Amino acid sequence: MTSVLPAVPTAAEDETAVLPPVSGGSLLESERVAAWFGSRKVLEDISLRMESGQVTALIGPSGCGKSTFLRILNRMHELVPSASLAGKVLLDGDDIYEPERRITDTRKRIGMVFQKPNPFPAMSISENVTAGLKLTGTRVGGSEKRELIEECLTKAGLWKEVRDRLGQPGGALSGGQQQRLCIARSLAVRPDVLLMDEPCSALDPTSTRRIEETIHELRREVTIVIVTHNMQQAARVSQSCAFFLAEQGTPGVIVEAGPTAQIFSTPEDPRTADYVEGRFG
Ligand SMILES: Nc1ncnc2c1ncn2[C@@H]1O[C@H](COP(=O)(O)OP(=O)(O)OP(=O)(O)O)[C@@H](O)[C@H]1O
Repeated sequence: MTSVLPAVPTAAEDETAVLPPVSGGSLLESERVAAWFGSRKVLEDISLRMESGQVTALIGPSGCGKSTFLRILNRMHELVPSASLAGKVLLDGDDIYEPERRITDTRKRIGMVFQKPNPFPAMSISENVTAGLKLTGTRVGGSEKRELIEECLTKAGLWKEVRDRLGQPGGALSGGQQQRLCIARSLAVRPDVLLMDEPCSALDPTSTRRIEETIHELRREVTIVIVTHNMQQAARVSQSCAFFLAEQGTPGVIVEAGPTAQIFSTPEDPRTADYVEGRFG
């Protein structure tokens, strides 16, 4: 079978040619994860390794449980009153659902960027970057704070655009800039993993490209898991891919997971081929 996206080099292909090896981030693993809303089971038997230094893309049709799985990975699923789950989520081998683990510790290590950019609109750009520190109880002094703000905005690919107006409100930035500000805010607590739920779906193509470049750089220090409906984006930014599917009212399962190049060019399951070639979903 030939690739559906011959014109788009995958990140995995780019990588070997241009960039040195990477080692950042932590290993995140799910083991036999299942999830329910009330009595309705929406995920079944989800086992997936999300390697450090890599971007893992979660792909699949609407409603197959990708966002639910992502929210399980940083303990947000349990915020829904009717929600329950089974299985394990291991961060460098430790179960994030162990009773003695504090949720705030987990959220500090596993950050999340949402579909719609959600900066604090009235807070300044600087305050937005450091907002997460207060929530996690991290104290940072004056000059250290300024360095952290510059570092995080640089990593998020926004520093050059905002360095002369750090006191202006975050809400005054463009949508793409706001999303990069949210990425900077996530980075300020120095997470090991960054979860991204369709981070570009509200953005124009130029802003989308800019975020993709940022993702490409960031994976050198954080493990990234991204939900995307955009197959070209999955091919561009990820090194690994997991294809989720919920068939005819059954819970979502992973049909196939593996290196992105393989999922797009030589998938093992015909349903994966049908999906990545745009025949359904
Ligand atoms: N808060 C909730 N309460 C009840 N059911 C929910 C809730 N959130 C999601 N679901 C259901 O769980 C299933 C999985 O939803 P989820 O949003 O995880 O899928 P998805 O693959 O991310 O979809 P999309 O690509 O459209 O965002 C769906 O059937 C959905 O209706």
